[in-house]
Amino acid sequence: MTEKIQRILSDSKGARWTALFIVAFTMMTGYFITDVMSPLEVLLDKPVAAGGLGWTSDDYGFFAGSYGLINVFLLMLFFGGIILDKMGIRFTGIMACGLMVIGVFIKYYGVTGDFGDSRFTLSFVNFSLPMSAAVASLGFAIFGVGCEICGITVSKIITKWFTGHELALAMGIQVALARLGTAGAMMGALPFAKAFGGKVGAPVLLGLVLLVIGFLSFIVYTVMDKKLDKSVEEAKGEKEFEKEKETLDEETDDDFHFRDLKYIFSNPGFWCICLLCLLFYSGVFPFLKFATKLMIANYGVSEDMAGSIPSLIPFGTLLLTPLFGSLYDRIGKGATLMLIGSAMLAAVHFIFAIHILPYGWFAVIIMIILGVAFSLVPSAMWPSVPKIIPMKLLGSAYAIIFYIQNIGLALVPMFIGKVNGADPSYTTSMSIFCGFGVAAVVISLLLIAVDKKKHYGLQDANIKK
Ligand SMILES: C[C@H](N)C(=O)N[C@@H](CCCCN)C(=O)O
Repeated sequence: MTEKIQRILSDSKGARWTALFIVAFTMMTGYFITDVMSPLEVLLDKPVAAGGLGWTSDDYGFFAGSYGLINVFLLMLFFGGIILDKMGIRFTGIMACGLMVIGVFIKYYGVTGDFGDSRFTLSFVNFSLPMSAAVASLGFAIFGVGCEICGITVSKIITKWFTGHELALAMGIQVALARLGTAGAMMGALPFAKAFGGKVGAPVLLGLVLLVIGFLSFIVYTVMDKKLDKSVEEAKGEKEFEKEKETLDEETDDDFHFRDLKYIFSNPGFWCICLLCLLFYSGVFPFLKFATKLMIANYGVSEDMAGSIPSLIPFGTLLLTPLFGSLYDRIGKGATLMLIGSAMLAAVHFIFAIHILPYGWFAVIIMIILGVAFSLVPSAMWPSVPKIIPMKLLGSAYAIIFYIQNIGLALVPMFIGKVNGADPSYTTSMSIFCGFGVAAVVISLLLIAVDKKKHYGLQDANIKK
């Protein structure tokens, strides 16, 4: 048995963890860019004459939501999943990294180019943006396609290497490293911009450089991926081994058929996870985009410190996501972890909405609780997908989940930007975020019931003893 187990590369602990850290680094650089502009709203809305870009909160909301625009309206994420299952990990990953780099390049041009007073206007829908916001949004939307496709590719990579091993821990560590990227952006972007004379372009350029390094590290990963496939092929030659590693063998890309997608679409557990993902993430990522200004407006935090408080959310998740992932691996109870996380999300936003204790220290406590919620749900949700969906459809399944999630990531910030313009007290926007939390609780309960009925094993441990 031991002899057989060592026949494929992913059975080597060193190899699979090396693969994980390489691709997690690529994702981390993507996450840095995703949030690098979040703490900069205070610079963006300054008039052009004062060194800002003259964006309104509505313009900023549009920009923040543009991340998901192409993914959602051009169905790019949906196609990305199919490309992943059809063309394989290496091709898709490189394509995704390339898109990210192109997108950030355009975004950088958007925030540094001299556009004067020119505006981008679509008069038939009464839509108008400063040209800088329009160009930056275009770049961010292209980047969003790359980043999301890279996300599903990395999920499939982790499943490929870690199935039957420490799957949830590995996914937890990947997410934790991604959060390090978010935290770095939230904490560092504003001071970095100020160090360069308040120039918004400086942290974006830093992100671009990091992203190129992330791209190079993905290219290094493709070498490992080739080696893993080769070792699987060699092992396949031995009959008795073939059966044992059935799950990994299914990864061969020729096995994907469009007709199999109906297996995904007719799966109730899958739909529960999709909805939960949409609701939960709509209550977190879009909130992060506005949290810095919320700290200044409602908790009296200074401009320089304001980005540090929301950055506690990703920082908190650094340790907790792998911890909860490892708990799920060993003890199970994945669906319960999701329920608890959703309930915490609802409670936190309720507290923000009712404005009690408007002090910085209290905001810190609430952010830490949100950080725990933001560890619980992802650490259990993502490793639960392979329990519901077979490996050969996993790329498409993650893509559909990300697709539905992107509807929230695109529309919620745009909507919240408008809401904050109309109600700067944040009561309305935080009540909306609280509503997402409550709905996530309902879906988590439904998921527990469906799991009981269909025996997906969401409450079971991942590590096979
Ligand atoms: C933004 C992206 N679509 C997303 O949801 N990312 C997740 C991590 C997904 C990892 C799946 N193995 C996140 O929590 O950041």
